[in-house]
Amino acid sequence: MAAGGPSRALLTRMSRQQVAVERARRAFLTGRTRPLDYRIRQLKSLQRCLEERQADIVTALKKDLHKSEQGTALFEIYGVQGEILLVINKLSDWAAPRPVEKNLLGISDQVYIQPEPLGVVLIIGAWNYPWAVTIQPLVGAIAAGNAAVVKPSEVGVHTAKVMEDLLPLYLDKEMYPVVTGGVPETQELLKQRFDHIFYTGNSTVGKVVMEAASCHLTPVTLELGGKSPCYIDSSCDLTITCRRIAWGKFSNCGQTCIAPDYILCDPAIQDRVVEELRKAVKEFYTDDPRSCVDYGRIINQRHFKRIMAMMEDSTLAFGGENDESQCYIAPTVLKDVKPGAKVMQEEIFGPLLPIIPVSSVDEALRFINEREKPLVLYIFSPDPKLIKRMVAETSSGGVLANDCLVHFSVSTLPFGGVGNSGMGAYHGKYSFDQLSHMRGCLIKSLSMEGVNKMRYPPHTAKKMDWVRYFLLSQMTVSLLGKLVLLPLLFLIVAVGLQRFFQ
Ligand SMILES: NC(=O)c1ccc[n+]([C@@H]2O[C@H](COP(=O)([O-])OP(=O)(O)OC[C@H]3O[C@@H](n4cnc5c(N)ncnc54)[C@H](O)[C@@H]3O)[C@@H](O)[C@H]2O)c1
Ligand SMILES: CCCCCCCCCC=O
Repeated sequence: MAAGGPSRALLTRMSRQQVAVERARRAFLTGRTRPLDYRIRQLKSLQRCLEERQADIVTALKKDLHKSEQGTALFEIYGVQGEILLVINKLSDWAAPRPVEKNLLGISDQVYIQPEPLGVVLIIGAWNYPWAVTIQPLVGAIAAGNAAVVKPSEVGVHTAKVMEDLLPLYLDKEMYPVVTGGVPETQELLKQRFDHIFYTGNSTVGKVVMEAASCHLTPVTLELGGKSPCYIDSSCDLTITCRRIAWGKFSNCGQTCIAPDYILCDPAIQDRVVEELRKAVKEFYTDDPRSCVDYGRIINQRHFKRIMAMMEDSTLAFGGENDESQCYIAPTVLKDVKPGAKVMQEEIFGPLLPIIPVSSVDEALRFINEREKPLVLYIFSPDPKLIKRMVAETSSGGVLANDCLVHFSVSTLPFGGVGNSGMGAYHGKYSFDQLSHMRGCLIKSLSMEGVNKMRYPPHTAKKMDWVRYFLLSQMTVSLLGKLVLLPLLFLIVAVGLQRFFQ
């Protein structure tokens, strides 16, 4: 390879994916992402893209998923815009050196963490909320000063095209190329060397991504899915509870990573839960969800067939109407569902809501803990003690009590999974940190050599006593700093040590 990058001849023999990654790396190596001004300019331009081209974004999502203009704004655009505004306000704080506590030995040192860009990040997005799960990570990558190759999901055909067309018009196109395509193209991308891979999608492909990343020892963030349980305590106000659950489940036709996958409740309240869910569905989507502008469609016929097959061995409480030609499945509730039923074997990712009767909180806890760790645990209860107990006795990516989905919009909370639901987290400052290297920096002066002598051979007993005292002392300088005597103490220690080891 010639200095300054590959020759024109070599570039013509490289795949489209290789070229994009190579160009992004060369752009990164120019160092132009280092100044914060550059990052802010890119983010402001991305913000303009979202404002000026909202109609294109809405039209594509209408075609892909039958999303309404308001649904697109509420679930996708406002969230990304909010993240951009947050970064613009906070970037100088986040990117600044972060001083850390020092021990007595480091009293005159500078000790801090300097966040630095990782390099070239690959962002592989999913189709269900394509702007939230592809562009929101991009905001983090830009903020942290990385180059990023953006791979939108090919499953959301129209949105992938809009991203491919629009992003280069607003962003530095060498630094942030969009590479479209399906599985072969993604696999070709995964052969390239990246400094981080940020993948959103299902857990099976998550393993493929992690395996590919291991070839280059590339760190990964995996934003996956799974079956998120929703426990309803019998003492809940069921009207409010079921309205919130119906919103969380049937928004985007159930194709939401954090949708409540199934309900666990006492058999005694099951019929009332069904009735309240039915009322909420009617309130949101009318008697005829098919003609309601706010009710979505299944992304494609493959997923339509997959979801329809899940209903087969369970009892329908209501819903179930469908139309394959339109990829339409009505909001559907299944009752008295057995743990062995088809709908309980994998993440539903569609508008089916099974109810599994459990006779106690203990049984609910056992049910949850016997399965993979979910992306979110939903608990509906007016009892704070019960909520705390369930939080303490389970594990999940996140917990949301008495509501659905909204934790996604709280930028001060890390969003991500654990175990089978993923690794790593993002949103707000967590995105910046996730896509930065936290470089530990210790800057010493060349003076005070007397102090250092205690660690140099010969290791006399006296020196070792001092070393042990300093290394095992838990006293930190920030704690000492609160003492008025700090300067005096510093002087005594420094002079004493200098003398002692001369
Ligand atoms: N945790 C989150 O933030 C989050 C958000 C959205 C979706 N999800 C999860 O994503 C899943 C739905 O998305 P999906 O997986 O159907 O999306 P998808 O089919 O769009 O796949 C995601 C990406 O992986 C790529 N891909 C697919 N198969 C591949 C293969 N064999 N090798 C390499 N790359 C491949 C695709 O090109 C795409 O860009 C659900 O499980 C959902 O819970 C998670
Ligand atoms: C106002 C609530 C916003 C919720 C957005 C949900 C996005 C989920 C992404 C995963 O599928």
